[in-house]
Amino acid sequence: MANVFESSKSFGSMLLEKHWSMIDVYVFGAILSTIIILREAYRTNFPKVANIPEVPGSYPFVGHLPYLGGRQKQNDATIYSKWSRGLGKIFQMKLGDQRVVVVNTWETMKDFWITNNQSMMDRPFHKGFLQWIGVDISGSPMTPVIKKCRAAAVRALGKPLWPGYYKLIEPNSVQLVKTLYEKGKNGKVPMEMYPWLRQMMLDLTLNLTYGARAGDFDDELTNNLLNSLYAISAVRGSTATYRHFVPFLRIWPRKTDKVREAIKERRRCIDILYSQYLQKVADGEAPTCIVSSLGAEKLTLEELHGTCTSLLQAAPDTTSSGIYQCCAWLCSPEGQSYQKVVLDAILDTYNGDRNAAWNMAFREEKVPEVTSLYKESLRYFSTAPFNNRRTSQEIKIYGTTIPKGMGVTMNIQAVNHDQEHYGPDAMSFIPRRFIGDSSPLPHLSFGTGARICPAYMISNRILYAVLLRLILAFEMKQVKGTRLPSTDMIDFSDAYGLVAMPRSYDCSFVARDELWLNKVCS
Ligand code: HEM
Repeated sequence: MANVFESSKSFGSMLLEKHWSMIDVYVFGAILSTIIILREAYRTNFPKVANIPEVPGSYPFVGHLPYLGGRQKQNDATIYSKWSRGLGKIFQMKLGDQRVVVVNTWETMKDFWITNNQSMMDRPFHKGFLQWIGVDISGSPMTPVIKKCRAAAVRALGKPLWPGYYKLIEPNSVQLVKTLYEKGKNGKVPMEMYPWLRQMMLDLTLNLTYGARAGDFDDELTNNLLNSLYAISAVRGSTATYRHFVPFLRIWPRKTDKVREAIKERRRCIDILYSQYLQKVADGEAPTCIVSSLGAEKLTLEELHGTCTSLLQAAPDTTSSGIYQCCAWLCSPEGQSYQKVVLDAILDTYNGDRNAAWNMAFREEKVPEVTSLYKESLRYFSTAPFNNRRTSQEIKIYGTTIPKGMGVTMNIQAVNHDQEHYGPDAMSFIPRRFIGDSSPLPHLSFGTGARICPAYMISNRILYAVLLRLILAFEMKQVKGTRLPSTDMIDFSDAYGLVAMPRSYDCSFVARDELWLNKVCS
């Protein structure tokens, strides 16, 4: 410090020795500050990439952020699609000081995410966020720690362990059906299903992470945990917060920061869950869950909590939103008639044996009409509308070079609706679209490549099973005079982050056969 002070002092005296007046010093200071401010206003972490058009209308300091983050009441993917209509399949933009390339078609997605998979392993680093959140698989570059945690998550979600989860997910889905039937008074009271779906997914994930079961914790803990997860999801990976992209805004620390409070609250809830787990072990129980695999996975306690919280963070809203939007379409006038088609297909597959179909829902995926329905729903309603990555190696492509460390975003919503790939009916909901199509990449809603969603297989199976059970159990109908479902392929959400949370709607759940339903739910 002394040296800096002394050198600035000698610089000042040097100016005075040269007979600079105070005015000269002020003018010099003003010019210097202007240069620094102008440099900061237009600086980006990488220079403009040749041969890729840049979105016009960038603002000093913030770049294109004012158009994004829900500030125009549209999600970023929708804005990217508008820009892409003028600029082509791929363009570049500025998010504060970060330069990011956006790909908007199936072909460009393939060129980056598949051909250059090995160079697309990292995720953008959200300054002013990641240092608070700790180990976070979804939001971090592929460091050795994240690689280990991701591998542990993939194993925990892998098919060999599913039988262990049936005992939990099966009764939870029964509880869901029972609640819709009882609270909805057999269709007389149109019901909002989302909170019950979310509860079901939270229970499953709490069990597979901390071995927790419903009844281990009270409603307050559940609500606090869910609210903190939601507050974190709303900003993680989104362009809503200027501070994450504009360095000079981070000079001033914030007095109150809702996300940091949510991170603290999430940690408090996790500590309670972990101490409950330790108590069970002390009492001689041996819960099968990720936490008990600490030794086998060679994770530190911090890495273990990071793995568990990453799963807890991602699970409740993603799968619930997928099921919820599919039911939005099913209970609309167009979908109502298709429910009968799927019901007949289920009964045909199980030779008319409803019990067999119900009992096997989670254990096998045998009815192509249900498989095609959930795939089309994930494609059409892209509940994860965009996907952020960062290059882990330089990529030479389209006659230019994307440097290592640059952000690359996939406009999942646009790729999922690409007419060149899906044909002229890409913008229509075609529930039979994937019958007979066993492509490993039916859509991009789980991403693809090295950072593909580690839960994509189990999520598909949960979607399949819950939809099959709902269709066996109920006729689902929208009801005039209540909140109707939003079935537009783009405009179905008022949340503009990484997960497009569907708008609430009410649905009437009328039992197809009350006697049978009471029996399977008893
Ligand atoms: C329908 C349900 C779901 C959808 C649409 C979905 C979508 C996605 C997408 C788009 C990504 C980014 C993939 C990429 O970069 O290529 C992702 C990553 C991730 N998902 Fe999911 N997800 C779902 C369910 C779940 C569930 C149930 C869990 C946890 C049990 C989960 C855990 C994760 C994690 C930990 C990552 C980060 C992976 C990484 O960065 O390496 N997801 N998901």
